[in-house]
Amino acid sequence: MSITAEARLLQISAASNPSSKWERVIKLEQGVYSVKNKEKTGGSLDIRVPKDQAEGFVNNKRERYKFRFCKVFDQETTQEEIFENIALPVADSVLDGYNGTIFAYGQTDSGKTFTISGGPERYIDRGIIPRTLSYLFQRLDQESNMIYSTHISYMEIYNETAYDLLDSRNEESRLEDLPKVVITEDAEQNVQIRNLSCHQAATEEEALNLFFLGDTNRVIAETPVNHASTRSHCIFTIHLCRREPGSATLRRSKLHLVDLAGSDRASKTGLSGHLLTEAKYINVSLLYLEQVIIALSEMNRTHIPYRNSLLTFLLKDSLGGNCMTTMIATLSLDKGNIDESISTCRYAQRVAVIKNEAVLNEELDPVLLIARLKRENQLLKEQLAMVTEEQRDDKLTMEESQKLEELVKAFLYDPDPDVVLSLGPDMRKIQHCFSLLKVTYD
Ligand SMILES: Nc1ncnc2c1ncn2[C@@H]1O[C@H](COP(=O)(O)OP(=O)(O)OP(=O)(O)O)[C@@H](O)[C@H]1O
Repeated sequence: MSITAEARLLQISAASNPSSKWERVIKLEQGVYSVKNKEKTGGSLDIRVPKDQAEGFVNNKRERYKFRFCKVFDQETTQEEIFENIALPVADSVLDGYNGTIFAYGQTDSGKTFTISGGPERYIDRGIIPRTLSYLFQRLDQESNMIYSTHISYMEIYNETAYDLLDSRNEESRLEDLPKVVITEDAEQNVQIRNLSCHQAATEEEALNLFFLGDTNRVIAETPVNHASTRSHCIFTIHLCRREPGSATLRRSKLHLVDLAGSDRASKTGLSGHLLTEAKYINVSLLYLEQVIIALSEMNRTHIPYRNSLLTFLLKDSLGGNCMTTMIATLSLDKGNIDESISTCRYAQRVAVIKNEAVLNEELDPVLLIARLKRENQLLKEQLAMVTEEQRDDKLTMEESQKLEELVKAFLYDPDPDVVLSLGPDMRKIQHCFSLLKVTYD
């Protein structure tokens, strides 16, 4: 189905943090949808079902549906506004060391891919992925005092099987022939992923190239039977690792940007053959996603059924727990889609009630930690020797003096502010180094 000239698109965000500054009331055409955004109460969407509504299976007895969201974006909203309102706060929290997920849910052709990836024709139509990459690299470049690394992975889940969109064999093989991505859990119940490549991207350009490569591979894999964009879930992940120079504390965080399969496929009746199989898989995975979301919103729930589907298993640490999750529900304003729009809104409202306790992902880099402990150990040994050993009074050899010069040079030019000039308990060496430093600074 393609968008006709009169079709209008509307995007709704059911984000968890209503901080919108703008406030406006828009009466949309057809008198069917009206949108209000208020700074204090957030956004609301009114759907009035016309009495003569014949299409779909909307119950005509009820004529008015009102949904509240953190924000509601009408079809005039630019991609930049969507980025600033939805993705930027999540990107900021990822930079602070928290995990983040943004996913787009909605019926086919309602604008999920447009929102997450962007439109193909104009630069201003860039979606959340390229804008977020650009923002993250800009921020990382500004913080030149931080050491960071970024990695990208891109995966597709089709018929409950996951594939690596960045696998280099993608160009020659069909998606179905590639090794399947396997998701398991370790003893601590952390999700482990096999057969998914994770590529380092040192610059925005490198990261964008990986994004384009994944998208191209997705298109190559499409056949008339497997129109992947509509029938698969796509997960673009940015992995970030940051550390201050000299610090042994690493902050690891990741941002999943998820373009879900068209939700209407799940409810279409009269399908047969492979279409029916696909619909069943989509139906089941979106149903499990919903079940997990509902379970997360219930207080005192001890078991969350993440393992029921690949999607929820993969997003285990990205829906509940240690993550900031934002859902964008996209609606198509075509009159015939009112039933789908209502069902999308209901789904989005259930997602909006999740309250996550986001936890900072800090850990110690074992290599740096060992180096630091060795240094401390050496210092302690030297201090001990200083008070227990006898001092020598013979002259330093030529070799010893040269070695000390090298040590002083290395100390002076090391960018690490915590670097230590370790000389041992020998007072002759300490005095010699002071003389060298005096010469350098005279
Ligand atoms: N906000 C928008 N402004 C302009 N064009 C849009 C907008 N949203 C979507 N479109 C256009 O509508 C068409 C369908 O959008 P898109 O492919 O993003 O839908 P989708 O929900 O991802 O569909 P599918 O489930 O098939 O992947 C595309 O041609 C896209 O460029």
